[in-house]
Order: sequence, then structure tokens, then C-alpha cells
Amino acid sequence: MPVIATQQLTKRYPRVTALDGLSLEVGDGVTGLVGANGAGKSTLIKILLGLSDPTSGSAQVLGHDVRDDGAALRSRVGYMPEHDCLPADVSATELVVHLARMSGLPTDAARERAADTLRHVGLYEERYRPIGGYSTGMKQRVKLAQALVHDPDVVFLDEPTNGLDPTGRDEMLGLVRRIYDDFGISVLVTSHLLGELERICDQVVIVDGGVLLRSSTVADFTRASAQLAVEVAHDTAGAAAALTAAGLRVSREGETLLVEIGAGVDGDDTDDTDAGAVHDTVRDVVADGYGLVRLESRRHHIAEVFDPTTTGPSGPTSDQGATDDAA
Ligand SMILES: Nc1ncnc2c1ncn2[C@@H]1O[C@H](COP(=O)(O)OP(=O)(O)OP(=O)(O)O)[C@@H](O)[C@H]1O
Repeated sequence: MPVIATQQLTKRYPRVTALDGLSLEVGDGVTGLVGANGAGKSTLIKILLGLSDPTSGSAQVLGHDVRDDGAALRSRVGYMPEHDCLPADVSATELVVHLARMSGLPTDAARERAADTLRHVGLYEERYRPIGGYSTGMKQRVKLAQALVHDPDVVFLDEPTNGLDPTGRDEMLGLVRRIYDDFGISVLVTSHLLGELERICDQVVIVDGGVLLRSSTVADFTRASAQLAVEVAHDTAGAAAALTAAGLRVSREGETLLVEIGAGVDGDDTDDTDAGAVHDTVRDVVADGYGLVRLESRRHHIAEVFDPTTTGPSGPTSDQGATDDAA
């Protein structure tokens, strides 16, 4: 059973269609939901929590229908909202224990779980200080702790790296990954930054204007856009010309030649068999007097081949774009 499934999910506000026929499936693990501001990410999360009704279409979380089963699903789901919503004059411990009790835990268990989750997010030492004196990074960690305290099966994290400096971002991303690795809790995490989610996610879903642009595993995203890095002993320019003459797409980065696997030996778009054929062609051409020094696979980052700020996929993945996946 998928963790999240939606079918033709649509949400219309009076002036804007926030989600437009969105159909997707999300499995176990860490899934990134990526899109520019206004793409519909928060709207999707609110519908998945049963807090907002879709205009049409349907959605299930852990098999619970979001319209009919809101209370049951919320007991199994944790939610970290995007905006600052924390009371300034209580401590992290007071707040997280309180929320744990509201979700049904007895007082002793609530205290224990609160201490565990605050330790997990790195706030154990500071847990008795009022939240009003916390930095942005510490406040984000309190929001994360309250999302985890009732031991949910899945958590929705809305822009957890918002407002953090690069070090704070890295630490938060590490924490998000560990939610699944250490506790087995699946994660749906939103960001407008594809590059940062790519580092920690198993699956990435890209939305734009409420429409699904693409949903696939991180490995599949980059498989179609791999390159071979080739170094030769002599005459790099000659080797580049010979590889091009053999039908390969070649670029040069210093003394390294980058051969597109996605281009295939015949210039067509990639499939898995092309990778082996390109590899063989490179070996044959280079063996012919250039002296092979290095031949290794490289993958592009997703952000290099897919720019969510444009309205579609670009570069070597364009054959696998929105319409196929959205169907
Ligand atoms: N309650 C609302 N009433 C009217 N329009 C809304 C409402 N909530 C969201 N919208 C609009 O729906 C669109 C999608 O908003 P949403 O907040 O889901 O985007 P987002 O991807 O989460 O972006 P952000 O990161 O900026 O929050 C936007 O155009 C937004 O202005």
C-alpha cells in the first residue's frame, strides 16, 4: 500500500487553482515535494491532513481516505507547519509534552517521548528555556520534535530548512533523513530547492502551478542523464574529434572528455542498453592510439537536468516529462 496516493486531486480557490488534477503515488522512505512558491505544496499537505477539502478528486494517506477518515489518519501522521507558530513564553519541553498528551499519551509516556524527541533534534540541553529566546534553527527543531512526539508512521514537513543558514540547512537535512533511517517513519518534505532535497530523498515529486511535472526515484531521475568521464594519455582534442565522429555527444572539461550516455551511440535518447554501447564505443575509439587513462560513470545532479522554475523538464530527461507521469 502506498504511503500517499492521490487521484485527479484538484483544489480551486476563488482566484486560483492551487492543485489541478494531481495524481501521484508515494512509497516508504523520504520523499521530496519540490516546487516554486505558490506551486501548491502546502495546499496538498493540508488536504492530505484532512484539514482542507479538495474541490474534486480523492486522496489517501496510509490507506485512510482524507475526506472520511481525517481523525484516524491524523493520529498516524505528524505535521511540521511552514510558518512560525510557537508560543514564546513556554519551554520546548512544556510545549512538546503538552502536544504529546493532546495526542493521547499518558503524562509519564508523554514526558519520556518528549525528552527522546528533543534529544533526537538536538535540543536536549536547551529544553527548559522559553522558546521566545530560541534562534530560527532551534524553533525549526521544536516544530520538528512536536511532529514526531506521538510516534507517527509518516510525517509531513513543510519547508523545514526555511530561514536557516547553510550549516543549519545541512543539520536539518541530516535530521530529516534520520527520521526514516533511525525510526522507520516515512517523510514527505517540501522545499523550493531541488538540490537540497535530492541529497536526502529516495523519491522526488515536482509540482508547478498545481500540476505534476514529474515523480520518480532519485536514481531514475539521473539514470537518463549520466555521462562517461574519459581521460586519455595524449591528444585530448584528437580523441574528442574521434569520439564525435563515432556518433557520440562529447564536451570537454579541461583534460577530461564528458561523453553523454543519454545521447546514445546513434544520437537518440537513452535507454539502459545505450549505456553499455556507449561504453564499448568509447573503449574502441580511445584504444586506437590515444591511450586510456580513466573511464568512469558520472551522474548529473537532478537540478542540472531539471529546472522547476521553468515549466517543464529540460535537457536529457525531456523524453520522460510531465505528461507521461501525470497521466
Ligand atoms: N486559503 C487560500 N485562499 C486563496 N488562495 C490560496 C489559499 N491558500 C493558498 N492559496 C493560493 O494557492 C496557490 C498555492 O499555494 P500553496 O501555499 O499551496 O503553495 P506552496 O507551493 O506551498 O508555496 P509556498 O511555499 O509559497 O507556501 C497560491 O497561488 C496561493 O496564493
